[in-house]
Amino acid sequence: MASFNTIDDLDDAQRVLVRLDLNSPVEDGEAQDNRRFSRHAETVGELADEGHRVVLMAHQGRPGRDTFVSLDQHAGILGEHIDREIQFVDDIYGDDALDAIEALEPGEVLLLENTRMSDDELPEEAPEVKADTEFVQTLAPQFDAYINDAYSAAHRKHASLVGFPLALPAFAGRVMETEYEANTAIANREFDGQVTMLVGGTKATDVIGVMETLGEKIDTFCLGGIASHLFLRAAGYDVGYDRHEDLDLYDTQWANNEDVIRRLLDERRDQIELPEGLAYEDDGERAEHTREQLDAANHDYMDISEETVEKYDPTIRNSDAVFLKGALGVFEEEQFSAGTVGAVKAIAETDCFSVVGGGDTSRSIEMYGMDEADFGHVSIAGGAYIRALTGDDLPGVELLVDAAN
Ligand SMILES: Nc1ncnc2c1ncn2[C@@H]1O[C@H](COP(=O)(O)OP(=O)(O)O)[C@@H](O)[C@H]1O
Ligand SMILES: O=C(OP(=O)(O)O)[C@H](O)COP(=O)(O)O
Repeated sequence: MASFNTIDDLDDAQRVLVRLDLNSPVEDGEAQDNRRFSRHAETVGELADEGHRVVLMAHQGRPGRDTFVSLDQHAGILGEHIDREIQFVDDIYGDDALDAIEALEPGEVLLLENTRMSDDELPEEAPEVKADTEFVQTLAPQFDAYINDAYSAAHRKHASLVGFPLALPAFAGRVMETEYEANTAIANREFDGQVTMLVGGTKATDVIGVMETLGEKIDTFCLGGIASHLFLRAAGYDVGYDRHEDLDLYDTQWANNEDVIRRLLDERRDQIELPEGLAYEDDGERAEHTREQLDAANHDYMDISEETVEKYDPTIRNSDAVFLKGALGVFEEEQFSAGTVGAVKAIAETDCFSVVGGGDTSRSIEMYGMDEADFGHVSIAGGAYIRALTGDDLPGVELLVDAAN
């Protein structure tokens, strides 16, 4: 088990810069409460109770997406979880942010604006490059310590995650500690029988990128979400193409993953279950197409078909371990929830070890009245947890370990 310093190792009355992952679903412009807030509340509440001056950084969405919004609402939601006011400043490292940081009293908490609104945050670059940005160079001198609590973003080499550990003494928050321990223990565990992974969601690149490595430990991949559309495209079906100019869901991910998808279909075809058909909206009602009927130019496909749900069900129920990363459909809309809810219910009812991961996907448990206790581990991390399953290091974690040595 890697060792890093934690908030137990902090000196008294520090000025601390804390990276959280508050990346949340956004509906009609409103950030939705989810377990990322309740989990990070433990770290933030503890730091404030200890009398540190606490400044929080987090990201929301990706530039160009409708989830790319300000963090002003996040301050209120997090504040309710710790029953304490969280101040917000709509600035990251400009004068307004520096003034607000300077004015903080012991035990007070301030949230900075969405880190991805700074050009220095993205793209992914080496820690040394990120540490040299104006973002890190301006903020770091305002603090005594940097705390990374964002395990679920630790697979990204962004300035707020990999730049600050080179510029400040670096520590792990409570969520970082518990997620790291749980996910590393799971990655090291051997399972005797059938091991199944359900792969869905919108971030196909994160899941397809690790499928080749995971193919050694996973017996069957059941595909849904955007990844399944790209695999169906590779298999010659008419799906997996962008049809909205403003939403790049498919074509870039296709370009980045086509080779791996074709290789997986070639070399691991017997391990991969693809949808028999997909569901779309027709006059407000759910309608379905078989693979042969798919028609990408005229329809958005929002869920796997009922026949696919029935096909995946026995695979799940005959498993000794099941991993879910990414929803199999747009479960937030009831008419497209059959794929995700069918899979999650089958996991809950099966006597198997299970992990449900992802900030969005894990919400399906509460939304559809299931009990978290019926799952082995519900992770607030998606991409980071499946990367951890491969045994690869996460850059954000690696830097905490380096800092401790
Ligand atoms: N066919 C689809 N079309 C559009 N969105 C989809 C589709 N299938 C699943 N999704 C969406 O994927 C989201 C989860 O994606 P992702 O961010 O990759 O996973 P997580 O945040 O759980 O790690 C869900 O909110 C769901 O609405
Ligand atoms: O929500 C996240 O990851 P997840 O969707 O894999 O759980 C993290 O906040 C990372 O966000 P990103 O995938 O936009 O870099």
